[in-house]
Amino acid sequence: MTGTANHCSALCDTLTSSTPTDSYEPFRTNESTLIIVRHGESMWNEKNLFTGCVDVPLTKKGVEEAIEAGKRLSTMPLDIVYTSALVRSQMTAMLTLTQHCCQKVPIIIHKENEEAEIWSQIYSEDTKNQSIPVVKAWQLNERMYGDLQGLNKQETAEVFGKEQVLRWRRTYEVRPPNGESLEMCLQRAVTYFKENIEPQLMAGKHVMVVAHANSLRSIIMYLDNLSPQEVINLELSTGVPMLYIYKDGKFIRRGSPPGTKEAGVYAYTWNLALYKDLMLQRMLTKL
Ligand SMILES: O=C(O)[C@H](O)COP(=O)(O)O
Repeated sequence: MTGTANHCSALCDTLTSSTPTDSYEPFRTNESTLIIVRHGESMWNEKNLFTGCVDVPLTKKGVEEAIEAGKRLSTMPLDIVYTSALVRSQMTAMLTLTQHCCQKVPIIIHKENEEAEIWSQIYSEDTKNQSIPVVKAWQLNERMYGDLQGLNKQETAEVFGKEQVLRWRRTYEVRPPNGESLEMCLQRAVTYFKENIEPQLMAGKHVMVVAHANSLRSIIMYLDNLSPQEVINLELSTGVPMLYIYKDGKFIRRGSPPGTKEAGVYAYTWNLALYKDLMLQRMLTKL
């Protein structure tokens, strides 16, 4: 590992480790970061097909989007990652983490059954400390689009009418034929978030959630306290990270970290700005 990577890794460890002795005390506040990312473009996004819970991979563009997202997030503190059970979100998470300054190894946690858990054990504390756990959760899957899955969205609008398709795609309570409404998706996704992810943030852990357009729309409804009317207009781009700060039990939306090629408007908190500057300084002095 090069000098810079060593430094970065050590710095990142102290910032995201739970040891009270880490020497970057300013960062150990009651402030946790929550990063939310919709997966990069999938092969059915490219074909404009209703995807839902059909398990399709990223396109080449989706891979590039995931890597660009990683560059935007490379100096953000990170302790644990959550994805859905679908490969497009897992591919996005793994590719994003290839760009992280800590260069820790993302490891997908297997607890499907007792044997899977035993067979995937790591028997080195040092190696464990050099990894970031990635938790798969089907509850974060895309909303199930029922009889629309595999149909072309444009053709479906020509058959059923634009308004009807918009109601299926964007309203809170309307179900697509034999599919999930956003409300039904919210029930599973937000329940999982509250029971599994929010406790991590409360414990001071920095979390990234990589999921899907509608499962994330439902989570953002919760984070931003949006009404069923307001959520209609909520659209998420593929591969663009959004940052929230979790502090005193509240979520504060902070915008999207700027891309490597754009200034962008991004309201770093004082701690995050310090963290970023310090990591960049250390990296530059070691080049
Ligand atoms: O499942 C899909 O088709 C997309 O991921 C999201 O589709 P939507 O933007 O039509 O809800």
